[in-house]
Amino acid sequence: MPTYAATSAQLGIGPSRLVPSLCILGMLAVIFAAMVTWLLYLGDLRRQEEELAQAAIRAATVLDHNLTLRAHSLSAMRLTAEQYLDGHAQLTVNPATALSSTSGGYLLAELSGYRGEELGHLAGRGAAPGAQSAAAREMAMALALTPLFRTVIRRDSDTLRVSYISERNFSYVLPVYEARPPDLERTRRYYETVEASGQSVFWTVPHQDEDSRGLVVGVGMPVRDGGRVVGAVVADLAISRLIHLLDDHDLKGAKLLLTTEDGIYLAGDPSHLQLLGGNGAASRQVEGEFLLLRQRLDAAPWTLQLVAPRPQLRRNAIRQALPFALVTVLLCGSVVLLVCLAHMLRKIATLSIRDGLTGLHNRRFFDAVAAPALRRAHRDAKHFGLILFDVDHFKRFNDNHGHQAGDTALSIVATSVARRLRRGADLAYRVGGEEFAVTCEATSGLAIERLAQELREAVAAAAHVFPESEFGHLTVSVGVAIAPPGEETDIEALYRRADAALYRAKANGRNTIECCRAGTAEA
Ligand SMILES: Nc1nc2c(ncn2[C@@H]2O[C@H](COP(=O)(O)OP(=O)(O)OP(=O)(O)O)[C@@H](O)[C@H]2O)c(=O)[nH]1
Repeated sequence: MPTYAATSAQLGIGPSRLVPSLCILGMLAVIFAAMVTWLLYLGDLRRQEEELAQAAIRAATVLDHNLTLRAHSLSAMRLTAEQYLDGHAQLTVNPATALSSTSGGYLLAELSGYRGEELGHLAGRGAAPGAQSAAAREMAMALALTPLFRTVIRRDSDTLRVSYISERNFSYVLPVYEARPPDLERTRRYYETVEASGQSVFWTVPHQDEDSRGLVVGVGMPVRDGGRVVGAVVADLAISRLIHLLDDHDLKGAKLLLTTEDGIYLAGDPSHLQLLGGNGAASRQVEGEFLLLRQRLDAAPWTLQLVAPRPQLRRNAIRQALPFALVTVLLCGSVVLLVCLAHMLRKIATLSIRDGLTGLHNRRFFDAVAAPALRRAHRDAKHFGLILFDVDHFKRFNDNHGHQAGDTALSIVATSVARRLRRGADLAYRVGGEEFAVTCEATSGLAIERLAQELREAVAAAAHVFPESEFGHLTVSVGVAIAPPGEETDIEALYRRADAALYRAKANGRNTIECCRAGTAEA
């Protein structure tokens, strides 16, 4: 037995499949947004790492450049010193004549022709050298370096002091800001470094400055006299000041550290000292929650290390990816909403032309399409039929079986009628409570009458039990009005004729059809 649901499905207005479709669409959109966001996030992490690596290279280049300038200054001093030593430059003073004895050594006293504060600190151990000695000649050479020493100190704020240290147990230091004489022990150590390195530029092990200006490293260059190393010019650099050269570099929140090649701390943010490795080569590695980038310097045996907190990088990446994720979600949400809206509009449009109980077209749709359909049939020289049918004794059916059963009966009538209509131009409507209509076109009036008869029989064949009816089952009475080609009539007149025919069918005993042909008087 067909039911209302079967009829609705047949007519294409069954229960909506939209909700699961929208859920799947929404899920796909969320998965898509999540995947793209994840890819963007990973891409941005990678980009940040690359930028940090580039920043490390740039910072190392800046330091290298500055340290190379220091080495050039040393070269100028060394050349000047060697010119004096090999006699190409004139010695103008003899400092040995102005040495005053101290315990275990000597100091440079006031030297005529020089104002004391312009001179450096000349001091040595052992007996003061004689005025004509090789040591006095070397001391004079050291004094001759004073203008160069002063230039370097004034130019490079990270250069704390410049000195000449000699194999002959003396040193000459500028500027003279220390109350004490030069540390001859350190002088000795410097000199040993020179001898040990045998290179043109040497770097000392970092040490604490006596005046607490932080870690100091000495960069020096040996001075030769006739090919033999006799001493070295040395500049003491305050490493913490050196690293300030990098202050304006955009390091994206990463901390900068300067270490020796062995990973010994020199300068920079000391909060992550435990991460420092000894590998001096350029490298990139992850240490727990930190990304560590190492870049070896060319000009000094040091390594620049960049320590970037990975949570910070992740936060940056999320900040980059989030707007896209939001836009994607918004776009996907908008698409889902639009689909939803389109479906609802379609449904509203369907509801506005369909009868909610039977799924047939409603009276409004009949009023909209019946007249144009009649005109079209007239134009195409076809017969146009309007078939009205009304359920017999329906009040009795309702009274005996209840309103709900009455509704089911109406659905059965609608299903029977809809199934019988096969041509697209033939349309069925529920035009009143228990009244139905069919509009159709045919090449003859007889074909329309036959269709009306078949519709009546289709309802009867459904044999929906109705004991109180004289037929024992549900039946309909049918009134037919036919407008043959060429007849000028309108839909209202045709309706009245069909209605009159239906009235006659009722009067003739029901479960029958009556036809009102063209020109027949209206009842
Ligand atoms: N269950 C149900 N009943 C309806 C609906 N629309 C109209 N009816 C009922 O249909 C009945 C029509 O009764 P009548 O117009 O007196 O006609 P009838 O009882 O069918 O008698 P005849 O048409 O002369 O055979 C009324 O009782 C209406 O309440 C509906 O949508 N559902």
